[in-house]
Amino acid sequence: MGRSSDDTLLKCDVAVIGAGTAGLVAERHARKAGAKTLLIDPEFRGTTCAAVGCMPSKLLIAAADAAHGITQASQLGIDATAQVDGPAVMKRVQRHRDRLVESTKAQIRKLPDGVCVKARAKFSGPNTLDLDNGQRVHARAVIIATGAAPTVPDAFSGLGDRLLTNENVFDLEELPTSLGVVGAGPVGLEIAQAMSRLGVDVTVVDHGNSIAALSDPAVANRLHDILSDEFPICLGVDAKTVPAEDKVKLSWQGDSSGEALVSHVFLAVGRPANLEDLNLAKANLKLDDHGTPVFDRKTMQCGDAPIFIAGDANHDRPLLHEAADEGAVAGHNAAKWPDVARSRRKTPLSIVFTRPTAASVGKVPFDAEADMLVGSTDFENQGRATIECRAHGGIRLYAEKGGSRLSGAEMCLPDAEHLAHLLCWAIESGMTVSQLLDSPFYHPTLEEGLKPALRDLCEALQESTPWDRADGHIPGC
Ligand SMILES: Cc1cc2nc3c(=O)[nH]c(=O)nc-3n(C[C@H](O)[C@H](O)[C@H](O)COP(=O)(O)OP(=O)(O)OC[C@H]3O[C@@H](n4cnc5c(N)ncnc54)[C@H](O)[C@@H]3O)c2cc1C
Ligand SMILES: NC(=O)c1ccc[n+]([C@@H]2O[C@H](COP(=O)([O-])OP(=O)(O)OC[C@H]3O[C@@H](n4cnc5c(N)ncnc54)[C@H](O)[C@@H]3O)[C@@H](O)[C@H]2O)c1
Repeated sequence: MGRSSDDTLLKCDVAVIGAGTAGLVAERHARKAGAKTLLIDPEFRGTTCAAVGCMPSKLLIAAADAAHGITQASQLGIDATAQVDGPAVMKRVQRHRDRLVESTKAQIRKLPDGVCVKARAKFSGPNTLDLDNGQRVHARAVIIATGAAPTVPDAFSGLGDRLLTNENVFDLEELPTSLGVVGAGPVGLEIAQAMSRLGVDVTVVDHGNSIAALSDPAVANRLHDILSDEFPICLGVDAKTVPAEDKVKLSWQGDSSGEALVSHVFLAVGRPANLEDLNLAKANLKLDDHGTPVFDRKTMQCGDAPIFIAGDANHDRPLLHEAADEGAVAGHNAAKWPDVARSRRKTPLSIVFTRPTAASVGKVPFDAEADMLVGSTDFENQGRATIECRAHGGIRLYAEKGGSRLSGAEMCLPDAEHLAHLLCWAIESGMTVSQLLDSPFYHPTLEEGLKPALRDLCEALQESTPWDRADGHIPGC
């Protein structure tokens, strides 16, 4: 690391702002490409994913799955009652979360001396940063990897510790008695269903008309119907919260109206990128309508500046695997700047861990029938799902008109994460719909449930199915 005669000035090849998943990967790749690096973060808290995101939410869902399994057991002739010990559930969430956070922090401690700088950074020029500890940084290239944070509109402030977001919900010592969830996106729905299955009285409200960030209304409506059997989800409504003694009154108006007295409100109305405090004006970058630097998705470079942006900070695909890949590309290219390389972006894949699980793969149209050819099937009678008392949901497959390859899929069905991966890999390898249909399917599996949708799409594409394969319902299945 270069230190100038001015002790407050740090010099490096690549300065990375933010030590989350994208930033940590970016720093590693920049160093691997030969750069002297600085990694700047005010907290080094061990990533959003481990501390307040993917992992603690899945820990809560794991407990909810266990409780739900017991309540469903009577359908299989097993007599059992679920006794949820809220404090024990939360202690387990926290124990495993803390272990994950600690292992990330241990990796950070192993970074070479002088790489980590504990401070908040903002631009003072395209190559210079001011840090809130009084130091300044001069870098050949800068990577913005500042992530995103939950927004709290004014209308919901003033609730004190009755207001929860993903930043504090996993720190609760006990489960709430009742929960109003504002926002039916991935964050809101995962928490809503987990809490509901753990015995919390949950009400969800959203001002939009879709849920779980699904694009195809047919899939979103299906998921809405299924989840509404477990807890109310009021869409197309404006929500208000007012403190009411030791509770909160949540009221909503619009496509429906109502109110609920809840012990806590969980706010999940979106996670804007952490860009506001970066003084981007000094970086001379072109910004889009949302104030995000315009960048190239294949190089992560912002215009032709020596500045790169990765992870939730660019709000493009705010998912963990994308943050990691974008970090790698940004790190490599920042080190090699101005000699930047173009990467191949992967097929989009997103999974929301509700039950049934929702997933989107590849190109998913907003208006399916108008834009693309569709093949669909539902899972209400799917063999394996029925055996296991979880026959819910359905799948829609998409192909370009005049094409033969699978382009995308959207679904809500049991364990959709696995089918979503298979379909994503099929799209990546350019498989046609009939090649997929002609692949082996074991019996009795959830994968078999895909066959009617593939057949349906083959018909829409006017592709004949192979003569030497069973052409539909297999007797006995
Ligand atoms: C509840 C929840 C559940 C999720 N579940 C999933 C899931 O199941 N699967 C999935 O793929 N994705 C999931 N996500 C999304 C996933 O967590 C994010 O996409 C990912 O963690 C983003 O990583 P990042 O590196 O961009 O940001 P972060 O990990 O948030 O890192 C950003 C860093 O920048 C630092 N920073 C901010 N401003 C400055 C500044 N001015 N100077 C210096 N440092 C700064 C912050 O301190 C932070 O350390 C979930 C998110 C949430 C909230
Ligand atoms: N399983 C996963 O992979 C997973 C899980 C959680 C989060 N994430 C990531 O985090 C990102 C953020 O998720 P999110 O759910 O916080 O945001 P989101 O933007 O996806 O959803 C926010 C929801 O809140 C609603 N909303 C906005 N303002 C509102 C208001 N004032 N009143 C009522 N409703 C309002 C919107 O209509 C929308 O449905 C996602 O895009 C996803 O990439 C992923």
